[in-house]
Amino acid sequence: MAEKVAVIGTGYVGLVSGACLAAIGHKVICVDKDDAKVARLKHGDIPIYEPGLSDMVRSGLEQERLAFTSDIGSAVSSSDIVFVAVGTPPLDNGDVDMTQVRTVFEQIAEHMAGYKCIVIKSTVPVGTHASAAAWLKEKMAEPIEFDIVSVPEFLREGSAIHDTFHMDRLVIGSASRAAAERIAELHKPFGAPVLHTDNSSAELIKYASNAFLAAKISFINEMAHVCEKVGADIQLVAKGMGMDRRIGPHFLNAGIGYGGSCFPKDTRAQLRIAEAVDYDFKILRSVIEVNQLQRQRFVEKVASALNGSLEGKKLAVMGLAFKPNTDDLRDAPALDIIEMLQSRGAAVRAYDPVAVGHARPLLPETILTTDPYEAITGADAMIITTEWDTVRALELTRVKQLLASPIIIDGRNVFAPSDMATLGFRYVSVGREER
Ligand SMILES: NC(=O)c1ccc[n+]([C@@H]2O[C@H](COP(=O)([O-])OP(=O)(O)OC[C@H]3O[C@@H](n4cnc5c(N)ncnc54)[C@H](O)[C@@H]3O)[C@@H](O)[C@H]2O)c1
Ligand SMILES: O=c1ccn([C@@H]2O[C@H](COP(=O)(O)OP(=O)(O)O[C@H]3O[C@H](CO)[C@@H](O)[C@H](O)[C@H]3O)[C@@H](O)[C@H]2O)c(=O)[nH]1
Repeated sequence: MAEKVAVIGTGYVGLVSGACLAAIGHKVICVDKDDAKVARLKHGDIPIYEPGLSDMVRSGLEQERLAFTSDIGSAVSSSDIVFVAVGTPPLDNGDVDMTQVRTVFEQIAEHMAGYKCIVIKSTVPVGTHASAAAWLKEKMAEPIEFDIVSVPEFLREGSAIHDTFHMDRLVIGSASRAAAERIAELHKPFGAPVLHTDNSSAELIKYASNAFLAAKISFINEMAHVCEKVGADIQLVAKGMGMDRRIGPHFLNAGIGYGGSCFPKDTRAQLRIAEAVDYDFKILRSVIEVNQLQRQRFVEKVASALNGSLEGKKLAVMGLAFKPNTDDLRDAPALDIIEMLQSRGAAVRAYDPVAVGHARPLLPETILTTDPYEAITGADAMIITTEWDTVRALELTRVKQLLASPIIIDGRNVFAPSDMATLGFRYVSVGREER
Protein backbone atom coordinates (compact mmCIF):
# COMPACT_ATOMS: atom_id res chain seq x y z
CA MET A 1 0.00 0.00 0.00
CA ALA A 2 1.28 3.46 -0.90
CA GLU A 3 1.91 5.55 2.22
CA LYS A 4 2.33 9.28 2.79
CA VAL A 5 5.79 9.79 4.26
CA ALA A 6 7.56 12.92 5.51
CA VAL A 7 11.36 12.69 5.65
CA ILE A 8 13.02 15.30 7.87
CA GLY A 9 16.59 16.14 6.86
CA THR A 10 17.96 15.94 3.34
CA GLY A 11 21.53 14.76 3.98
CA TYR A 12 22.61 11.45 2.44
CA VAL A 13 20.18 9.37 4.43
CA GLY A 14 17.17 11.64 4.04
CA LEU A 15 17.66 12.17 0.32
CA VAL A 16 18.37 8.55 -0.49
CA SER A 17 15.54 7.25 1.70
CA GLY A 18 13.12 9.81 0.29
CA ALA A 19 14.04 9.17 -3.33
CA CYS A 20 14.01 5.37 -2.93
CA LEU A 21 10.68 5.34 -1.08
CA ALA A 22 9.20 7.48 -3.87
CA ALA A 23 10.68 5.10 -6.45
CA ILE A 24 8.79 2.16 -4.91
CA GLY A 25 5.51 4.06 -5.06
CA HIS A 26 5.10 6.04 -1.85
CA LYS A 27 4.23 9.73 -1.71
CA VAL A 28 7.19 11.41 -0.05
CA ILE A 29 7.77 14.95 1.14
CA CYS A 30 11.32 15.76 2.17
CA VAL A 31 11.94 18.61 4.59
CA ASP A 32 15.06 20.61 5.27
CA LYS A 33 15.54 23.73 7.37
CA ASP A 34 18.09 24.98 4.84
CA ASP A 35 15.97 27.08 2.44
CA ALA A 36 18.71 27.38 -0.18
CA LYS A 37 19.12 23.59 -0.28
CA VAL A 38 15.37 23.08 -0.61
CA ALA A 39 15.21 25.61 -3.46
CA ARG A 40 17.90 23.63 -5.34
CA LEU A 41 16.29 20.26 -4.59
CA LYS A 42 12.93 21.42 -5.92
CA HIS A 43 14.65 21.75 -9.31
CA GLY A 44 16.28 18.35 -9.03
CA ASP A 45 19.66 19.94 -8.30
CA ILE A 46 21.35 17.55 -5.85
CA PRO A 47 23.91 19.09 -3.48
CA ILE A 48 25.89 15.83 -3.03
CA TYR A 49 27.70 13.57 -5.48
CA GLU A 50 26.05 10.14 -5.30
CA PRO A 51 25.82 7.95 -8.39
CA GLY A 52 22.22 7.53 -9.62
CA LEU A 53 20.64 9.82 -7.02
CA SER A 54 20.09 12.77 -9.31
CA ASP A 55 18.12 10.72 -11.85
CA MET A 56 16.05 9.13 -9.12
CA VAL A 57 15.18 12.49 -7.52
CA ARG A 58 14.28 14.01 -10.89
CA SER A 59 12.06 11.07 -11.75
CA GLY A 60 10.33 11.31 -8.33
CA LEU A 61 9.70 15.03 -8.92
CA GLU A 62 8.35 14.41 -12.46
CA GLN A 63 6.01 11.67 -11.26
CA GLU A 64 4.91 13.91 -8.38
CA ARG A 65 5.76 11.24 -5.84
CA LEU A 66 8.58 13.30 -4.35
CA ALA A 67 8.47 16.91 -3.16
CA PHE A 68 10.67 19.22 -1.09
CA THR A 69 9.77 21.87 1.45
CA SER A 70 11.22 23.82 4.32
CA ASP A 71 7.84 23.85 6.07
CA ILE A 72 8.03 21.00 8.57
CA GLY A 73 4.51 21.76 9.84
CA SER A 74 2.74 21.08 6.56
CA ALA A 75 4.90 18.01 5.86
CA VAL A 76 4.13 16.47 9.27
CA SER A 77 0.43 17.21 9.17
CA SER A 78 0.05 15.78 5.65
CA SER A 79 1.91 12.52 6.40
CA ASP A 80 1.13 9.43 8.47
CA ILE A 81 4.72 8.25 8.75
CA VAL A 82 7.59 10.61 9.62
CA PHE A 83 11.23 9.65 9.05
CA VAL A 84 13.81 11.49 11.15
CA ALA A 85 17.08 11.61 9.19
CA VAL A 86 18.86 14.68 10.58
CA GLY A 87 22.52 14.80 11.57
CA THR A 88 24.01 13.44 14.79
CA PRO A 89 27.48 14.98 14.63
CA PRO A 90 30.13 14.43 17.30
CA LEU A 91 30.84 16.82 20.14
CA ASP A 92 34.50 17.46 20.99
CA ASN A 93 34.46 14.75 23.70
CA GLY A 94 33.07 12.13 21.26
CA ASP A 95 29.51 12.27 22.61
CA VAL A 96 26.71 12.58 20.08
CA ASP A 97 25.29 16.05 19.58
CA MET A 98 21.56 15.35 19.76
CA THR A 99 20.44 18.93 19.17
CA GLN A 100 19.12 18.32 15.65
CA VAL A 101 17.17 15.19 16.66
CA ARG A 102 15.67 16.79 19.74
CA THR A 103 14.62 19.90 17.80
CA VAL A 104 12.91 17.77 15.17
CA PHE A 105 10.94 15.80 17.78
CA GLU A 106 9.84 19.05 19.41
CA GLN A 107 8.81 20.41 16.02
CA ILE A 108 6.86 17.23 15.22
CA ALA A 109 5.04 17.52 18.57
CA GLU A 110 4.04 21.09 17.79
CA HIS A 111 2.54 20.08 14.44
CA MET A 112 0.96 16.73 15.31
CA ALA A 113 -2.82 16.77 15.01
CA GLY A 114 -3.30 12.99 14.98
CA TYR A 115 -1.43 9.67 15.31
CA LYS A 116 2.06 9.50 13.77
CA CYS A 117 4.41 6.60 13.26
CA ILE A 118 7.84 8.19 13.74
CA VAL A 119 10.84 6.35 12.32
CA ILE A 120 14.32 7.20 13.61
CA LYS A 121 16.78 6.74 10.72
CA SER A 122 19.53 8.86 12.22
CA THR A 123 22.29 6.98 14.05
CA VAL A 124 21.44 7.65 17.69
CA PRO A 125 22.72 6.44 21.08
CA VAL A 126 20.87 3.62 22.74
CA GLY A 127 17.90 4.94 24.68
CA THR A 128 17.13 7.76 22.25
CA HIS A 129 13.70 6.26 21.46
CA ALA A 130 12.71 6.78 25.10
CA SER A 131 14.10 10.33 25.24
CA ALA A 132 12.32 11.08 21.96
CA ALA A 133 9.00 9.94 23.42
CA ALA A 134 9.58 12.25 26.39
CA TRP A 135 10.47 15.20 24.12
CA LEU A 136 7.28 14.64 22.14
CA LYS A 137 5.07 14.42 25.23
CA GLU A 138 6.64 17.53 26.75
CA LYS A 139 5.83 19.66 23.71
CA MET A 140 2.38 18.28 22.83
CA ALA A 141 -0.49 20.65 23.50
CA GLU A 142 -2.72 17.64 24.29
CA PRO A 143 -2.03 13.87 24.43
CA ILE A 144 -1.88 12.31 20.95
CA GLU A 145 -0.88 8.73 20.17
CA PHE A 146 2.35 7.90 18.42
CA ASP A 147 4.79 5.07 17.91
CA ILE A 148 8.55 5.36 17.67
CA VAL A 149 10.24 2.86 15.41
CA SER A 150 14.03 2.57 15.29
CA VAL A 151 15.17 1.70 11.75
CA PRO A 152 18.94 2.21 11.48
CA GLU A 153 20.38 2.99 8.08
CA PHE A 154 23.25 0.90 6.69
CA LEU A 155 23.84 2.53 3.27
CA ARG A 156 27.37 3.34 2.16
CA GLU A 157 28.17 6.60 0.42
CA GLY A 158 29.04 6.06 -3.22
CA SER A 159 26.73 3.05 -3.52
CA ALA A 160 23.76 4.31 -1.51
CA ILE A 161 21.04 3.46 -4.04
CA HIS A 162 22.38 0.01 -4.74
CA ASP A 163 22.63 -0.59 -0.99
CA THR A 164 19.00 0.46 -0.49
CA PHE A 165 17.68 -1.85 -3.20
CA HIS A 166 19.94 -4.71 -2.07
CA MET A 167 19.85 -4.36 1.71
CA ASP A 168 21.39 -7.24 3.65
CA ARG A 169 18.74 -6.68 6.30
CA LEU A 170 16.09 -4.26 7.46
CA VAL A 171 16.24 -3.83 11.22
CA ILE A 172 12.96 -2.65 12.74
CA GLY A 173 12.96 -1.90 16.45
CA SER A 174 9.64 -1.10 18.05
CA ALA A 175 7.51 -1.74 21.11
CA SER A 176 4.45 -1.83 18.84
CA ARG A 177 3.96 -4.89 16.63
CA ALA A 178 1.45 -2.98 14.45
CA ALA A 179 3.86 -0.08 13.84
CA ALA A 180 6.71 -2.51 13.12
CA GLU A 181 4.58 -4.40 10.60
CA ARG A 182 3.51 -1.17 8.92
CA ILE A 183 7.16 -0.17 8.49
CA ALA A 184 8.04 -3.64 7.20
CA GLU A 185 5.22 -3.35 4.65
CA LEU A 186 6.40 0.14 3.63
CA HIS A 187 9.81 -1.34 2.72
CA LYS A 188 8.50 -4.61 1.24
CA PRO A 189 9.37 -3.82 -2.41
CA PHE A 190 13.06 -3.64 -1.42
CA GLY A 191 12.82 -7.36 -0.68
CA ALA A 192 15.14 -7.28 2.33
CA PRO A 193 15.13 -9.84 5.13
CA VAL A 194 13.53 -8.19 8.16
CA LEU A 195 14.77 -8.44 11.75
CA HIS A 196 12.21 -7.30 14.31
CA THR A 197 13.74 -6.16 17.60
CA ASP A 198 13.09 -3.87 20.53
CA ASN A 199 14.16 -0.23 20.03
CA SER A 200 17.32 -0.43 22.17
CA SER A 201 18.65 -3.45 20.28
CA ALA A 202 17.99 -1.74 16.94
CA GLU A 203 19.84 1.37 18.12
CA LEU A 204 22.79 -0.75 19.24
CA ILE A 205 22.89 -2.90 16.09
CA LYS A 206 23.86 0.20 14.14
CA TYR A 207 26.80 1.13 16.39
CA ALA A 208 27.87 -2.49 16.79
CA SER A 209 27.94 -2.99 13.01
CA ASN A 210 30.03 0.11 12.37
CA ALA A 211 32.37 -0.68 15.26
CA PHE A 212 32.86 -4.24 14.01
CA LEU A 213 33.56 -3.13 10.43
CA ALA A 214 36.01 -0.53 11.75
CA ALA A 215 37.65 -3.28 13.82
CA LYS A 216 38.13 -5.40 10.68
CA ILE A 217 39.91 -2.47 9.03
CA SER A 218 42.16 -1.71 12.01
CA PHE A 219 42.94 -5.42 12.38
CA ILE A 220 44.03 -5.77 8.78
CA ASN A 221 46.07 -2.56 9.03
CA GLU A 222 47.91 -3.99 12.03
CA MET A 223 48.48 -7.23 10.12
CA ALA A 224 49.88 -5.12 7.26
CA HIS A 225 52.62 -3.80 9.56
CA VAL A 226 53.50 -7.34 10.57
CA CYS A 227 53.58 -8.32 6.87
CA GLU A 228 56.02 -5.51 6.12
CA LYS A 229 58.32 -6.67 8.91
CA VAL A 230 58.32 -10.35 7.94
CA GLY A 231 58.17 -9.97 4.14
CA ALA A 232 54.62 -11.31 3.63
CA ASP A 233 51.90 -9.85 1.37
CA ILE A 234 48.83 -8.44 3.15
CA GLN A 235 46.59 -8.91 0.12
CA LEU A 236 47.34 -12.63 0.05
CA VAL A 237 46.93 -12.84 3.82
CA ALA A 238 43.54 -11.06 3.57
CA LYS A 239 42.49 -13.28 0.68
CA GLY A 240 43.38 -16.40 2.60
CA MET A 241 41.55 -15.18 5.69
CA GLY A 242 38.51 -14.07 3.69
CA MET A 243 38.08 -17.51 2.09
CA ASP A 244 37.03 -18.74 5.51
CA ARG A 245 33.29 -18.11 5.45
CA ARG A 246 33.34 -17.34 9.15
CA ILE A 247 35.57 -14.35 8.41
CA GLY A 248 34.38 -13.28 4.94
CA PRO A 249 36.34 -11.37 2.29
CA HIS A 250 34.94 -7.87 2.88
CA PHE A 251 36.48 -4.94 4.72
CA LEU A 252 39.94 -6.46 4.78
CA ASN A 253 41.64 -3.90 2.55
CA ALA A 254 44.69 -2.50 4.31
CA GLY A 255 45.49 1.14 3.62
CA ILE A 256 45.51 4.52 5.30
CA GLY A 257 42.67 3.66 7.66
CA TYR A 258 39.01 4.49 7.67
CA GLY A 259 37.51 7.97 7.38
CA GLY A 260 34.17 9.45 6.44
CA SER A 261 31.14 10.78 8.23
CA CYS A 262 30.31 7.56 10.08
CA PHE A 263 33.06 5.20 11.28
CA PRO A 264 35.19 7.83 13.08
CA LYS A 265 32.24 9.46 14.82
CA ASP A 266 30.27 6.29 15.53
CA THR A 267 33.22 4.38 17.01
CA ARG A 268 33.95 7.28 19.36
CA ALA A 269 30.26 7.55 20.23
CA GLN A 270 30.07 3.83 21.03
CA LEU A 271 33.08 4.19 23.29
CA ARG A 272 31.33 7.03 25.14
CA ILE A 273 28.09 5.00 25.32
CA ALA A 274 30.04 2.18 27.01
CA GLU A 275 31.80 4.66 29.33
CA ALA A 276 28.42 6.05 30.36
CA VAL A 277 27.47 2.62 31.71
CA ASP A 278 30.88 2.29 33.35
CA TYR A 279 32.33 -0.14 30.81
CA ASP A 280 35.76 0.23 29.26
CA PHE A 281 35.38 -1.11 25.68
CA LYS A 282 39.06 -2.00 25.26
CA ILE A 283 38.93 -3.42 21.73
CA LEU A 284 37.13 -0.39 20.39
CA ARG A 285 39.60 1.97 22.07
CA SER A 286 42.42 0.17 20.23
CA VAL A 287 40.51 0.18 16.92
CA ILE A 288 40.30 3.97 17.12
CA GLU A 289 43.92 4.40 18.21
CA VAL A 290 45.23 2.16 15.42
CA ASN A 291 43.20 4.10 12.88
CA GLN A 292 44.65 7.42 14.04
CA LEU A 293 48.17 6.00 13.97
CA GLN A 294 47.65 4.64 10.47
CA ARG A 295 47.58 8.15 8.97
CA GLN A 296 50.77 9.16 10.81
CA ARG A 297 52.51 5.95 9.84
CA PHE A 298 51.65 6.59 6.21
CA VAL A 299 53.26 10.02 6.39
CA GLU A 300 56.38 8.35 7.84
CA LYS A 301 56.30 5.95 4.90
CA VAL A 302 56.23 8.90 2.49
CA ALA A 303 59.12 10.57 4.33
CA SER A 304 61.26 7.45 4.37
CA ALA A 305 60.61 6.85 0.64
CA LEU A 306 62.01 10.37 0.14
CA ASN A 307 65.13 9.70 2.24
CA GLY A 308 63.72 10.92 5.53
CA SER A 309 62.96 14.57 4.84
CA LEU A 310 59.88 16.20 3.35
CA GLU A 311 61.32 19.72 3.50
CA GLY A 312 60.96 21.42 0.11
CA LYS A 313 59.52 18.28 -1.55
CA LYS A 314 56.79 18.66 -4.18
CA LEU A 315 54.16 15.99 -3.68
CA ALA A 316 51.14 14.97 -5.76
CA VAL A 317 48.32 13.65 -3.57
CA MET A 318 45.83 11.61 -5.57
CA GLY A 319 42.36 11.63 -4.03
CA LEU A 320 40.75 13.82 -1.38
CA ALA A 321 37.38 12.13 -0.73
CA PHE A 322 37.39 9.53 2.08
CA LYS A 323 36.55 6.86 -0.51
CA PRO A 324 35.77 6.75 -4.25
CA ASN A 325 32.41 7.80 -5.74
CA THR A 326 31.66 10.48 -3.20
CA ASP A 327 32.61 14.12 -2.75
CA ASP A 328 32.27 13.81 1.04
CA LEU A 329 35.33 15.13 2.85
CA ARG A 330 34.14 14.54 6.41
CA ASP A 331 37.13 13.07 8.27
CA ALA A 332 38.81 12.16 4.98
CA PRO A 333 42.28 10.69 5.74
CA ALA A 334 43.74 12.66 2.79
CA LEU A 335 43.02 15.98 4.55
CA ASP A 336 44.99 14.95 7.66
CA ILE A 337 47.76 13.47 5.57
CA ILE A 338 48.12 16.64 3.48
CA GLU A 339 48.25 18.75 6.64
CA MET A 340 50.99 16.52 8.10
CA LEU A 341 52.98 16.59 4.85
CA GLN A 342 52.74 20.39 4.70
CA SER A 343 53.69 20.81 8.35
CA ARG A 344 56.90 18.93 7.52
CA GLY A 345 57.76 21.36 4.73
CA ALA A 346 56.28 19.67 1.63
CA ALA A 347 54.40 21.57 -1.09
CA VAL A 348 51.28 19.65 -2.08
CA ARG A 349 49.28 19.56 -5.27
CA ALA A 350 46.15 17.43 -4.91
CA TYR A 351 43.87 15.75 -7.42
CA ASP A 352 40.27 14.67 -7.00
CA PRO A 353 37.65 14.21 -9.72
CA VAL A 354 34.70 15.51 -7.68
CA ALA A 355 35.72 16.85 -4.26
CA VAL A 356 37.92 19.80 -5.27
CA GLY A 357 35.11 22.37 -4.86
CA HIS A 358 34.38 21.34 -1.27
CA ALA A 359 38.12 21.06 -0.51
CA ARG A 360 39.06 24.64 -1.45
CA PRO A 361 38.13 26.29 1.86
CA LEU A 362 39.64 23.38 3.82
CA LEU A 363 43.02 23.33 2.05
CA PRO A 364 44.05 26.94 1.42
CA GLU A 365 47.77 26.02 1.09
CA THR A 366 47.18 23.27 -1.47
CA ILE A 367 46.95 23.57 -5.24
CA LEU A 368 43.85 21.59 -6.23
CA THR A 369 43.08 20.15 -9.62
CA THR A 370 40.66 17.82 -11.38
CA ASP A 371 43.40 16.84 -13.87
CA PRO A 372 45.49 13.96 -12.46
CA TYR A 373 48.39 14.61 -14.81
CA GLU A 374 48.56 18.27 -13.79
CA ALA A 375 48.93 17.17 -10.15
CA ILE A 376 51.76 14.81 -11.04
CA THR A 377 53.79 17.09 -13.31
CA GLY A 378 57.17 17.88 -11.74
CA ALA A 379 56.33 16.18 -8.41
CA ASP A 380 59.00 14.38 -6.40
CA ALA A 381 56.51 11.59 -5.67
CA MET A 382 52.92 10.55 -6.34
CA ILE A 383 50.92 9.62 -3.24
CA ILE A 384 47.68 7.64 -3.58
CA THR A 385 45.07 8.38 -0.93
CA THR A 386 41.77 7.45 -2.68
CA GLU A 387 41.38 4.51 -5.04
CA TRP A 388 39.37 6.37 -7.68
CA ASP A 389 38.93 4.47 -10.99
CA THR A 390 40.63 7.45 -12.63
CA VAL A 391 43.70 6.77 -10.48
CA ARG A 392 43.64 3.05 -11.30
CA ALA A 393 43.42 3.98 -14.99
CA LEU A 394 46.41 6.35 -15.04
CA GLU A 395 48.78 5.82 -17.96
CA LEU A 396 51.78 4.82 -15.93
CA THR A 397 54.38 5.46 -18.64
CA ARG A 398 53.08 9.02 -18.85
CA VAL A 399 53.10 9.30 -15.05
CA LYS A 400 56.75 8.24 -15.06
CA GLN A 401 57.65 10.87 -17.66
CA LEU A 402 55.81 13.63 -15.78
CA LEU A 403 57.15 12.91 -12.29
CA ALA A 404 60.47 14.53 -11.34
CA SER A 405 61.44 11.19 -9.77
CA PRO A 406 59.58 7.90 -10.37
CA ILE A 407 58.37 7.32 -6.82
CA ILE A 408 54.85 6.20 -5.89
CA ILE A 409 53.66 5.76 -2.32
CA ASP A 410 50.33 3.99 -2.52
CA GLY A 411 48.05 4.14 0.52
CA ARG A 412 45.37 2.03 -1.16
CA ASN A 413 47.35 -0.81 -2.76
CA VAL A 414 46.01 0.06 -6.21
CA PHE A 415 48.82 -1.40 -8.34
CA ALA A 416 50.71 -4.69 -8.42
CA PRO A 417 54.25 -4.25 -7.01
CA SER A 418 55.75 -6.50 -9.72
CA ASP A 419 54.19 -4.39 -12.54
CA MET A 420 55.52 -1.23 -10.96
CA ALA A 421 59.01 -2.67 -10.68
CA THR A 422 58.89 -3.65 -14.37
CA LEU A 423 57.86 -0.10 -15.26
CA GLY A 424 60.83 1.25 -13.29
CA PHE A 425 59.05 2.87 -10.36
CA ARG A 426 60.14 2.86 -6.77
CA TYR A 427 56.79 1.65 -5.41
CA VAL A 428 55.92 1.66 -1.73
CA SER A 429 52.51 0.35 -0.66
CA VAL A 430 50.87 -0.95 2.52
CA GLY A 431 51.72 -4.40 3.87
CA ARG A 432 53.48 -5.53 0.70
CA GLU A 433 57.09 -5.86 -0.26
CA GLU A 434 58.71 -2.62 -1.37
CA ARG A 435 59.89 -2.57 -5.02
N1 LIG B 1 26.02 9.69 5.53
C1 LIG B 1 25.85 8.38 5.58
O1 LIG B 1 26.36 7.65 4.75
C2 LIG B 1 25.02 7.75 6.67
C3 LIG B 1 24.72 6.38 6.59
C4 LIG B 1 23.97 5.79 7.62
C5 LIG B 1 23.54 6.56 8.69
N2 LIG B 1 23.86 7.88 8.74
C6 LIG B 1 23.32 8.67 9.85
O2 LIG B 1 22.19 9.38 9.35
C7 LIG B 1 22.09 10.67 9.96
C8 LIG B 1 22.10 11.76 8.90
O3 LIG B 1 23.37 11.80 8.31
P1 LIG B 1 23.57 12.47 6.86
O4 LIG B 1 25.01 12.37 6.53
O5 LIG B 1 22.56 11.90 5.95
O6 LIG B 1 23.06 13.95 7.14
P2 LIG B 1 23.76 15.37 7.27
O7 LIG B 1 24.22 15.56 8.67
O8 LIG B 1 24.68 15.57 6.14
O9 LIG B 1 22.50 16.31 6.97
C9 LIG B 1 21.46 16.49 7.89
C10 LIG B 1 20.44 17.42 7.24
O10 LIG B 1 19.38 17.62 8.19
C11 LIG B 1 18.96 18.98 8.10
N3 LIG B 1 18.28 19.36 9.33
C12 LIG B 1 18.82 19.50 10.58
N4 LIG B 1 17.87 19.88 11.45
C13 LIG B 1 16.72 20.00 10.76
C14 LIG B 1 15.39 20.38 11.10
N5 LIG B 1 15.06 20.71 12.35
N6 LIG B 1 14.46 20.39 10.13
C15 LIG B 1 14.76 20.07 8.86
N7 LIG B 1 16.01 19.71 8.47
C16 LIG B 1 16.97 19.67 9.41
C17 LIG B 1 20.25 19.74 7.84
O11 LIG B 1 20.00 21.03 7.28
C18 LIG B 1 20.97 18.79 6.88
O12 LIG B 1 20.65 19.08 5.53
C19 LIG B 1 23.25 10.74 10.95
O13 LIG B 1 22.78 10.29 12.19
C20 LIG B 1 24.25 9.75 10.39
O14 LIG B 1 25.09 9.22 11.38
C21 LIG B 1 24.57 8.50 7.75
O1 LIG C 1 38.45 -2.78 3.59
C1 LIG C 1 38.24 -1.58 3.78
C2 LIG C 1 36.95 -1.00 3.67
C3 LIG C 1 36.79 0.35 3.93
N1 LIG C 1 37.87 1.12 4.26
C4 LIG C 1 37.67 2.55 4.55
O2 LIG C 1 36.61 2.69 5.48
C5 LIG C 1 35.93 3.92 5.31
C6 LIG C 1 34.44 3.72 5.23
O3 LIG C 1 34.10 3.02 4.05
P1 LIG C 1 32.61 2.49 3.75
O4 LIG C 1 32.16 1.69 4.89
O5 LIG C 1 32.63 1.85 2.44
O6 LIG C 1 31.83 3.86 3.62
P2 LIG C 1 30.71 4.64 4.46
O7 LIG C 1 29.88 5.34 3.45
O8 LIG C 1 31.36 5.44 5.53
O9 LIG C 1 29.76 3.50 5.12
C7 LIG C 1 29.90 3.06 6.47
O10 LIG C 1 29.25 3.95 7.35
C8 LIG C 1 27.84 4.14 7.07
C9 LIG C 1 27.33 5.19 8.03
O11 LIG C 1 27.03 4.67 9.28
C10 LIG C 1 27.11 2.80 7.21
O12 LIG C 1 25.73 2.98 6.93
C11 LIG C 1 27.73 1.78 6.26
O13 LIG C 1 27.10 0.51 6.45
C12 LIG C 1 29.22 1.68 6.56
O14 LIG C 1 29.85 0.79 5.63
C13 LIG C 1 36.53 4.54 4.03
O15 LIG C 1 37.48 5.53 4.40
C14 LIG C 1 37.23 3.38 3.35
O16 LIG C 1 38.33 3.77 2.58
C15 LIG C 1 39.13 0.56 4.36
O17 LIG C 1 40.12 1.25 4.67
N2 LIG C 1 39.29 -0.78 4.11
